[in-house]
Amino acid sequence: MPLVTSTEMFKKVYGKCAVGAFNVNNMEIIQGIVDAAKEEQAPLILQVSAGARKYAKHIYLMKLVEAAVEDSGLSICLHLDHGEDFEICKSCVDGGFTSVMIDGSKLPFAENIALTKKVVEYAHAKGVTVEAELGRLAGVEDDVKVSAADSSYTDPDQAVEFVQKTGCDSLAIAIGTSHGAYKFKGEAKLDFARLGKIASLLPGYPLVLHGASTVLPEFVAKCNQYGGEIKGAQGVPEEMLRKAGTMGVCKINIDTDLRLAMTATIREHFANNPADFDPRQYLKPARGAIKSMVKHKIRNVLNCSNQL
Ligand SMILES: O=C(CO)COP(=O)(O)O
Ligand SMILES: O=C[C@H](O)COP(=O)(O)O
Ligand SMILES: [Zn+2]
Ligand SMILES: [Zn+2]
Repeated sequence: MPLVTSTEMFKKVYGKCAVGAFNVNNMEIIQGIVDAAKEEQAPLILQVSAGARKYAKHIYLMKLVEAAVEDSGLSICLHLDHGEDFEICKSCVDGGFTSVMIDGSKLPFAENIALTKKVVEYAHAKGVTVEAELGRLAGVEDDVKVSAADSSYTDPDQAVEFVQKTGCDSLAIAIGTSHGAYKFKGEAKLDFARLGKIASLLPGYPLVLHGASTVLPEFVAKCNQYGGEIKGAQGVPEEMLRKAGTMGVCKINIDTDLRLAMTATIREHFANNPADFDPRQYLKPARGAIKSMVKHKIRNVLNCSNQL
């Protein structure tokens, strides 16, 4: 079973539920996620950011994901998260990824279209799908910090024009989510009316939600209980993600919840086992925590169990 694109996954789930797109940086993270998806028989997207590629190297992540496909028998889509220019997208297309994101969201509209179109032409010629982004999320993306004032929600009419002119296969939209662990100051709010409008103007077209971690309170509490200092963290409530999955959002991006699950578990392990120094002693429970967290998401939030 080779790596697959996201096309069939999105067709299958459209309007019913969403596929989880999980950020991966090392073997334990990949194994935890893949074990969960296998037990749930769920479609799966593993995504690699530019930072992850720098940290672990393209070839290591690529081979680990190929190994996961072979070992699990699952269909997995390997996706570049937030490609910022043509070159990184080309390098991932040439290097065996089955999907890439070109994130031209900080560019003026016409330039975002031109860049996205160029990536679409290159990727489609090689059978690779392309996600693009229109509108700006607040929060932290790699080293780029977007303030709430500089963020702007996706304009529905522009979204239609953008998709028509670029031919991109899916579109990440800004409706109030943001990257990282600090998404809302007061009450969590997403602009569902805007999402509904975009989905009605682009019927059947896959939309993507970035910054969609719930920032699970149990992991934040555990980090803090065992020496962490994560104050005021807040994510997207699970019921909002469930709702988005029925409204045309086909891909829900999750990174922060993986980071928190892993860190909370390792902090707890060291607090309770201060003499341990074999990495397997703390990476094994960390991998297990990722697995059960991802199973919970697939089953109860993404609702995409048994959607292969
Ligand atoms: O959107 C993301 C990756 O592209 C991750 O979002 P979170 O920070 O909410 O996990
Ligand atoms: O959108 C950002 C993802 O959470 C990836 O984060 P990173 O760029 O630090 O790897
Ligand atoms: Zn972006
Ligand atoms: Zn993102």
